[in-house]
Amino acid sequence: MTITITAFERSPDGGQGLARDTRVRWALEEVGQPYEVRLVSFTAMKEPAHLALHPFGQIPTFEEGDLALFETGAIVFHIAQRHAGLLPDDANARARAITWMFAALSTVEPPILELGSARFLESDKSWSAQRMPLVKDRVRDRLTQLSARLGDADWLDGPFSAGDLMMVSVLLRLKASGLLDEYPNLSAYVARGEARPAYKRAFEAQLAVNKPPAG
Ligand SMILES: N[C@@H](CCC(=O)N[C@@H](CSCc1ccc([N+](=O)[O-])cc1)C(=O)NCC(=O)O)C(=O)O
Repeated sequence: MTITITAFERSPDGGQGLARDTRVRWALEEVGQPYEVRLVSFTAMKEPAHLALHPFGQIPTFEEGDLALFETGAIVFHIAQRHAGLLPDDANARARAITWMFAALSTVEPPILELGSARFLESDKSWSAQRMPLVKDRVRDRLTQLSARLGDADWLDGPFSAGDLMMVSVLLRLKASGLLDEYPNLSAYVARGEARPAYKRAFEAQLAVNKPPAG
């Protein structure tokens, strides 16, 4: 059955791959599943047809037959459950890989999202300069712990898994901040993720939609 995901008609990042459809594209490419993309405008995302798919009026969504999903973590987990290539067969290794998916979304990403909000939504506030160091240090706390756990390993727990796909995707949001450069092994980890052919195909596909018009 055809898989259809939704993505921004035009992502605010101009195709840097930071919008969350890139994570789903990447997962589908890793398991070799073809997919269609329905592009939605900011207006359409808040209209009944899309809200029926995504109660919060966001992207991405995932449709396959009469199944409709939202929430990137749930979509990637579903893809990894249904197709080989993103989660180990061994039950304990699989459970650990799923743990890293949750860790990426629930422990590492929140301070990174806070940094995004502080930088793009609060910079004009009188207290912004006072708050920024606190926000950055909360990101550094997690990066320090993650860096220590990763050490010089290629991936977080044995072979590449959906846990790494999610963690690399979360860390990619930090590239512009410079914070990742403070952790050479995490920078190298992210670069390994970006070097994967499946990631490159996912990135190029979303760039083709979003690349600013020439000239
Ligand atoms: N928890 C949900 C969050 C989904 C989400 O945040 N979707 C965003 C796009 S990805 C987040 C995002 C947006 C833009 C950039 N960017 O750099 O331009 C990066 C990431 C969205 O639809 N926003 C529109 C809205 O909420 O009205 C998930 O993981 O799927």
